[in-house]
This record gives sequence, C-alpha cells and structure tokens, in this order.
Amino acid sequence: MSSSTEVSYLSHARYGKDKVRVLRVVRDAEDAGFHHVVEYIVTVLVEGKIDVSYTQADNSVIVATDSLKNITYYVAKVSPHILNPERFAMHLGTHLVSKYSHLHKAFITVQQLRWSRIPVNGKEHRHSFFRDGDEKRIINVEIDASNGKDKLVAKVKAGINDLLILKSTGSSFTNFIRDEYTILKEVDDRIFSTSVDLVYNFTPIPITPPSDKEKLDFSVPTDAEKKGSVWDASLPERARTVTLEVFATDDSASVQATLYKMATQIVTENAGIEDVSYSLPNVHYVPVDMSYIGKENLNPAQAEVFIPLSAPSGLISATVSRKH
Ligand SMILES: O=c1[nH]c(=O)c2[nH]c(=O)[nH]c2[nH]1
Repeated sequence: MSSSTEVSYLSHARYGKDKVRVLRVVRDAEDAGFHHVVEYIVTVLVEGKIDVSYTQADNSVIVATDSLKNITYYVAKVSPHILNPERFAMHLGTHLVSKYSHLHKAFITVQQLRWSRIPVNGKEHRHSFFRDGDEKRIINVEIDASNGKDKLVAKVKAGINDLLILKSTGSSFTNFIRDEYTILKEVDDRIFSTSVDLVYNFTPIPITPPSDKEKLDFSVPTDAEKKGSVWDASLPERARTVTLEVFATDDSASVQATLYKMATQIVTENAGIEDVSYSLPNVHYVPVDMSYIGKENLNPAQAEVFIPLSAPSGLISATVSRKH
C-alpha cells in the first residue's frame, strides 16, 4: 500500500458484499420436471490495488459492492457448478480476479442452508423440499492471483456448522483433576450432546485461468472425482458421516477424546486435507434430584429426567494436522 501519513499507513484493505442471499433452481437435464434447489448466503470480498479509494477518496478503482452482488447472481445463473458450493465459490472468485486486472484476491464464503426432498409415499418428491434442521455447510475460498493472472491458486476450507447431536449413553467422564475447586462427580454414564462446528482445510490447488473473453470459463480437472481432494464431491457427506458415526459408536472418555478420533479419521481418509478442526460445545443435561418424591433419578444408570442447560456449556476445540 502506497499512501501514508507522518505516523500511519494503510496496511490492509478488503471490501465487498455480505449476506447475498440466493436460491437457485436447476431443472434436471434429462427430466425438466425434476428440480434441484440450493440456497446460499454468500459473502464476496476483494483485495488488490484499491488503496486510493481509502487514502485519496478516489472511487475509480472500486467495483461497487452492488456490482459484486450482481456478479454473484450472474455466476449463480450461468455456472454449471452451482449445485456444488465449493466449485461455485471457486468459479465466482476466479471470474472476479480474472475480469478485473487490479483485483488480486477474491474471498468467497458460501453458507448453504438445507433443503431436502419431501418424502411422499416413501418416494422423494420431484420439486418439493423441507428445511430439515439448522445445520449449514460452510465453504471459504480464497482465489489468489498475486503471482499472476495465469497462476491462480485456490485456498479452500469447508465444513459444517450447527449440526446438533445427542447420545443418551456411551459417554463417561472420570479421572479429571480433583482439588478444592472440584464439585463435579465422576460419571461412567452420561448424556453427551453437542453442536458440531467442523472445518477442514485443503492443500492449496492451482486453478486453470479462464481463456474466454468474458473470463467465465471454469474448468474442473479430469481427475475430478479423485478421492479426498477439493474436487471430490462426495467428501462433505463422508466427513459428515464420520462425524456422526464416530460420535454414535465411540465409547467416549471425554469430548476431547471423541473429537480427536473424528478429526484423525477425516485427515487419514482424505489425502487433500491438511488439517481438520472441530469446535464442540459440551451441552450439559443435568439429572433432576427426585428424592423429594422418593424416586431415584441421580444414579447415572437410572437417571431418566434431565434439565437441558442452555448455559453455561463446555467448549472443546482442537485441530488435527497432517504430518509432512
Ligand atoms: O468431556 C468433558 N471434557 C471436559 O473437559 C469436561 N469438563 C467438565 O466439567 N465436563 C467435561 N466433559
């Protein structure tokens, strides 16, 4: 950044549009009455030679945030990758840094809301959907053109937010530090409930720059289905399945130990993933003392009535990284 005063200079600048909400309908290529829908909340931000807009009040370098919003809708209309949020985000970011010579980086975040097919008489409906939960897929893409418009690099992370899960046994918590602050009893059986936030980071990958005049080409490599890479369209569902299955089947010694098993399995099974992070609140369910009415409800093996505590909760997080 060039401009500076006696004591300060512009050291960082990034701008764009937040909360661009878009729903896209895709009519199936073989059967136009069979619809696919995705709903995204998109953040589209750019960096580059934009310092004079801050330091000199010179707007000539600004692609208006309104235009960035319009470009988001346009790419949502024309991208053949719209149903895949990672590819859509990479396509949008690639278009921006390719079209505007002074923009060197694009940062695209896509939050995908759930729309699942309504089952009717045991069959998934062709064009009717329901919101089955608050869980979201989150995709973060940086398209970096700072080494040249012909040497684009994509840095992609993806994951899940707000996936609420609970198991009613198969979880214990013992052997922790006991001192003058300790009230908590050791338990060999308890409820374990959490709201999963999962993020996995891919190894940065090269992106083929668009060759058309409009800079709208976006090519997916031919080894697109290569397991465990950014291009692996089945990876998000597999990471979700690992999360759910490890949670369900682990004889959990702690949130920490179960988290580690989930993260380790995802890194092990996906060669393109550099690291996996989870943030897991330990949502407490407290057995009600029913001795007032002569009912045993405190013994973990007999407890049946619990108070869900909205606050406070534990908060357990960790990152498991690939060794090189
Ligand atoms: O799995 C747990 N990890 C902790 O660190 C902790 N601390 C606590 O009070 N309960 C639990 N449970």
